[in-house]
Amino acid sequence: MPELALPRGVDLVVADSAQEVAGRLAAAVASELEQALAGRGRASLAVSGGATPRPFFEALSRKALDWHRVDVLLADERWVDVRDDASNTRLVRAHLLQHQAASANYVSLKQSGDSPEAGLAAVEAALAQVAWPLDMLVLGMGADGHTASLFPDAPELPEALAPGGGRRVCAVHPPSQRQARVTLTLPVLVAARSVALHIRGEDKLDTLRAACEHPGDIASMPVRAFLKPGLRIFWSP
Ligand SMILES: O=C1O[C@H](COP(=O)(O)O)[C@@H](O)[C@H](O)[C@H]1O
Repeated sequence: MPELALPRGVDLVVADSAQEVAGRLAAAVASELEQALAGRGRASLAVSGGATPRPFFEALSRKALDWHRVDVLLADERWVDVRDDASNTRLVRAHLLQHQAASANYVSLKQSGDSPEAGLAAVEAALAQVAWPLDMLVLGMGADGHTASLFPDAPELPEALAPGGGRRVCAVHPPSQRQARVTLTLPVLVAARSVALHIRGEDKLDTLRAACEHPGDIASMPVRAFLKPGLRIFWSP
């Protein structure tokens, strides 16, 4: 078990392999979605992109659920063509929206427009069909402590973190990143009924340790906003 001083009420699930942790996360997510479907007849799931989630998507896609009643969306997206290798939509379509999950209602954060600002109204409109608040949110985390596309160096970060703005998405242009992005805003993300953080590797544990050290400074490491009771962290080496 890695040495980590996590805040009270935050659970850490550790497995020996990425495959095993993916299976455990998929089981936890399927259970949350099942409960939501039983409770309100629809369910909503926001997932993250990047390199980590692929085996989790594969495992979740085989879970028997009433997927046609599940809204699936991303917590953040790069403003690139959906055929581009960097597209999170491409990743979700290839690895999650298949097998049992092929009938899920995918709501894309990438709409037409040359920039995220140009497409933002269309993204907000698409998001109106999602069953809010999110039933399940699966976040990733970067080495800089970003989660979703809440990047510490994004000039638009204050806007994306602001409580009570009523906006679900925000366009961001972090200088550290090659592509402009759209991200769900912090108020929408923290309102999720259940939140998991899926991370892999020793470097991510170091980032998590740094995040736990000064929990109040969210702008420096936005992942800190989620280090609170109820969070489940899924980690493998
Ligand atoms: O750019 C992104 O990075 C983070 C972490 O990605 P990983 O490749 O280190 O797993 C991800 O959570 C976020 O959704 C994505 O857009």
